[in-house]
Amino acid sequence: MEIRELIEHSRQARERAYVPYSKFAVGAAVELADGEIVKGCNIENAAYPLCLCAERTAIFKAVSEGKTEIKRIAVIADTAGPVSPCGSCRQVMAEFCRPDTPVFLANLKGVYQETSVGELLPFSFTKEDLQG
Ligand SMILES: O=c1ccn([C@H]2C[C@H](O)[C@@H](CO)O2)c(=O)[nH]1
Ligand SMILES: [Zn+2]
Repeated sequence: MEIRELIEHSRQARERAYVPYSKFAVGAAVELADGEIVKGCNIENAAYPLCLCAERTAIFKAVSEGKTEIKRIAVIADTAGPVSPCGSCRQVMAEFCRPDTPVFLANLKGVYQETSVGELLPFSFTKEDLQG
């Protein structure tokens, strides 16, 4: 799949964002190893700390359906430059992706930047650390 197509899926996912509080809509698209796309948007709550980011919505949707082979991720928002995922989403990406998993950070103007999960969260805490 073309990168632009994956980003377009994230743009479509963003349209479903539930953001009455921040008004900051974000979309994410996870491409699985078999080519399937799992989309996610951010979903807010009157109890603000419960707000869930688009990236985690998409990843949790995939994992909850047994789809754990994540190939690539795209994220989009109406930002000046490429959107930057929050720390919690970086940690969740580190749990379910490899350090070299590509992440495409985009905005609505057509600007995008390719990075990777390892680049977004170097020196991350992982399940290996739990082994002592
Ligand atoms: O990469 C990001 C950054 C922020 N948000 C959401 C969380 C909240 O709903 C709103 C404002 O922080 O944007 C995402 O979904 N992804
Ligand atoms: Zn986040």
